[in-house]
Amino acid sequence: MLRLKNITKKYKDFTAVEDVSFEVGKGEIFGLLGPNGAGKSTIVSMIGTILQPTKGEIFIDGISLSENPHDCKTRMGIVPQELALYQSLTARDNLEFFGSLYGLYGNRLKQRVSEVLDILKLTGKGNQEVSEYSGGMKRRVNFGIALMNSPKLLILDEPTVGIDPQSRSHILDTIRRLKEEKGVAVVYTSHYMEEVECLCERVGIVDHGNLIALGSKDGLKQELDACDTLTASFSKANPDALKRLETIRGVKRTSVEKDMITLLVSPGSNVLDIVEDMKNTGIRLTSFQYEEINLESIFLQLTGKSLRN
Ligand SMILES: Nc1ncnc2c1ncn2[C@@H]1O[C@H](COP(=O)(O)OP(=O)(O)OP(=O)(O)O)[C@@H](O)[C@H]1O
Repeated sequence: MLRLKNITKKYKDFTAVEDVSFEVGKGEIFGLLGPNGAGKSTIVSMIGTILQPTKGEIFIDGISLSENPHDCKTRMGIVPQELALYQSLTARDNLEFFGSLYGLYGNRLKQRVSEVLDILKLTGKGNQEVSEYSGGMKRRVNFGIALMNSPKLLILDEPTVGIDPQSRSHILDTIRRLKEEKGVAVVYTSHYMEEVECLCERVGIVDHGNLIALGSKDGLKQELDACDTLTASFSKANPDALKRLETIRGVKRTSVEKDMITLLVSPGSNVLDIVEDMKNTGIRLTSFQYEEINLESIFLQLTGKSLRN
């Protein structure tokens, strides 16, 4: 549905995005992750035709964006990072106005406004001025505007920044529904690791304008040979038993300090089996904790810095 081919964006001598390529399939939710200034918004703006790439090509539904921007725009909806709404208009009027810019009119426009208000769960408040809305409700309308032309590709640039949990989970649920029911392809940029982890099938990690990793969370884990961590405290263990820990299936590295064992284990290992094997070696465990490797730690491993910095 979306293909970026060797995209570069330069501002004079500064390269904001360098040679970025990725694809997003129909019905796929793709996460674009990166710290501040990494180049995410620049990539999104190029897809949204707000910026022109210095080099490279973008295709939407197989159509070249540079050769046929109009056809591409009719297939996509963009939710910008900043609210792009008329505060003095009602939600209904905002949707109607932006819907008319997409070429909708008459009954079709009115019907789509009602459908979108329903999707946003704002039908009862549709006639209220946006200036009277909470931040979360404004974000929902901002999101709804991108749905007016029933897009096949939805681009969301940090759509949940600073909103209440209810509006956030509503937006995330709606994205999932659009994918499942309508096969919408989604590009989702965010700083919120947990959102990307639970929402996106594949991710691209951007740093200093470069795509430094691309793949599914599990794929990235394998590529990096990353491990999950099992920490256990024990009350009793003989030295032989501790040596035998490394022979347990799935365990890649072990370290023991005072009454604490740390095991690095292959992702997807059966934790309870490992704990059972530990007990069988004669170690008396008092507690254990398992932490799956997450995108935050993958990011840290790749860049040496935290995403939120
Ligand atoms: N008009 C411009 N002229 C020069 N440099 C720019 C311009 N717009 C953006 N940049 C630079 O390009 C880089 C990428 O910016 P971009 O906004 O794409 O980052 P981002 O990953 O979206 O960050 P954030 O998460 O903070 O929105 C930054 O270093 C930024 O300062």
